[in-house]
Parts: sequence; structure tokens; C-alpha cells
Amino acid sequence: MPEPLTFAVPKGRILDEALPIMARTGVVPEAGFHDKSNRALSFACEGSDMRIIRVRAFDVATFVAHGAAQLGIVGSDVVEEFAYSDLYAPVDLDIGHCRLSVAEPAAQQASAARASHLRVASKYPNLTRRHFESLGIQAEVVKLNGAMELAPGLGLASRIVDLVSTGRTLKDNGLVETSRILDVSARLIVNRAALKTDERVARLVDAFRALVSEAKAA
Ligand SMILES: Nc1ncnc2c1ncn2[C@@H]1O[C@H](COP(=O)(O)OP(=O)(O)OP(=O)(O)O)[C@@H](O)[C@H]1O
Ligand SMILES: O=P(O)(O)OC[C@H]1O[C@H](OP(=O)(O)OP(=O)(O)O)[C@H](O)[C@@H]1O
Repeated sequence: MPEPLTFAVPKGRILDEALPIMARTGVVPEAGFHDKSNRALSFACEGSDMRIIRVRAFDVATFVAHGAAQLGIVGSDVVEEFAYSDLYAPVDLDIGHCRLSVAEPAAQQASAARASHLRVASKYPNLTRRHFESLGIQAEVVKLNGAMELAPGLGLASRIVDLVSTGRTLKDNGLVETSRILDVSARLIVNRAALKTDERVARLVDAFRALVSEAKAA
């Protein structure tokens, strides 16, 4: 008997949109998965021996890249930030749309435009550095895990690089979006070695791919 597959999903906002797509490919977590008081992190899957693990978004990519999970669902922001060579993102699920952008206080806009060195607060140090490098600007990244929007007002950084969807969070914190680095959507990700060696992984990739093409054609 082959080892059961492990499918990693993020705990937060992508999950609600991802679960119906997963269900249509036959990946359905046991009832306990939806029980908010349940502290388990690993769940059985209805009708198969697959395990579904619920982890933080960034960790989905880490589990899959290291082969601890064979498949997962995560934002393309996370895929691009890590750029793991062992991770392959074959299917754009067309959910979790947002963008990764640079923002700064409105009052500061003109003055910082010519800077050759900047301090930038972000959860995405690699994408941030790469973006500013492409503009010939050296960015010192202050790594934060959330609430980036506070950084400029408190003197921690002159700009932030963060996800934007409606723009409400930026507006409510007195910031303006100055450039867009990346358009983001959620992806099915797989471990490359598992895809090559395990038929079940290839079959699931095909099932997700077929679903997305069907939805696009409809
Ligand atoms: N405002 C937004 N609108 C749409 N999608 C978003 C938005 N913010 C984040 N996302 C997507 O959701 C992902 C975050 O997912 P999720 O909320 O599940 O993370 P998490 O595991 O709760 O994160 P954390 O590790 O910060 O707790 C991001 O990587 C991005 O792809
Ligand atoms: O443009 P908006 O629609 O306002 O969305 C943007 C916000 O959404 C994300 O945070 P999230 O709500 O996931 O919380 P977090 O701070 O825990 O990452 C992101 O980090 C922004 O703060």
C-alpha cells in the first residue's frame, strides 16, 4: 500500500473559496475540520486515505517544497516569495485575487521618489528587495508578519509592501498605493518529485486543471 497523500491548506481567507473546489475533485475533509473548537491540525479525508493539514499560508509552501505534503493550495504571492525549486504551481485556481503593492503616506510621495536607499516594511522580503533592485534602489527590508500599515506612521519604514484587495486597509491607515508588484491568485501547488513518481498526484492535478478549464468555459 502506498503512503497516504497529504494535502496542505491555509487556515485563513483562501480556505472558504478553496473548499468547494477541493470538494469537486473529491477532496473533502472530515466533519471535525469545520468545528472551530477543534485544535487538531491534521484531518482525515472523506472517501480516501488522504490527510488534510491546516497550516499558515507561508508554511503550506514549505511543507510541499520539502515533500512533507505532496499537494497544497496557496497564494501566488507565497509561491513567488519563496521560489522553491522543488515546488511546482501547475494550476491557477482563479480565487483569492489581490495584488502585492508598494504603499506610502500620501504626504511623502514626491520626496521619496528619488531615494537610492529605502527602508521598507514587509512580510515579503525577497519580492520587496527584487522589486526595488529592478528600479536601482537598495531596499532595507524590515520583516513584519502583519499590520505593516503602522510602520510608516511610527517611523519604522518609509514604505510598505503588502497585499491589497479593496484598498480599504491602506485608506483607513492614511496610505496610498504607488505601484503594483504582482497580481496574486491562489494556486494548486505540488511537490515536483511526488508529481513525477506518484500517479495519484498527477491525477489530482488533472482533476483541478479540468475543473478550472470547465469554469472558464462556462
Ligand atoms: N485582502 C486580500 N484579498 C484577497 N486575498 C488575500 C488578501 N489578503 C491575503 N490574501 C491571500 O490570502 C493569503 C493569506 O491567506 P491566509 O489568510 O490563509 O493566511 P494565514 O495562514 O491566515 O496567514 P498568516 O500566516 O498571516 O496568519 C495570502 O497569501 C494571499 O494569497
Ligand atoms: O485592500 P484590503 O481589502 O483592505 O485588504 C488588504 C489587507 O488584507 C490582508 O490582511 P488580512 O486581512 O489577511 O490580515 P493580516 O493582517 O492578518 O494579514 C493584507 O495584509 C491587508 O492588510
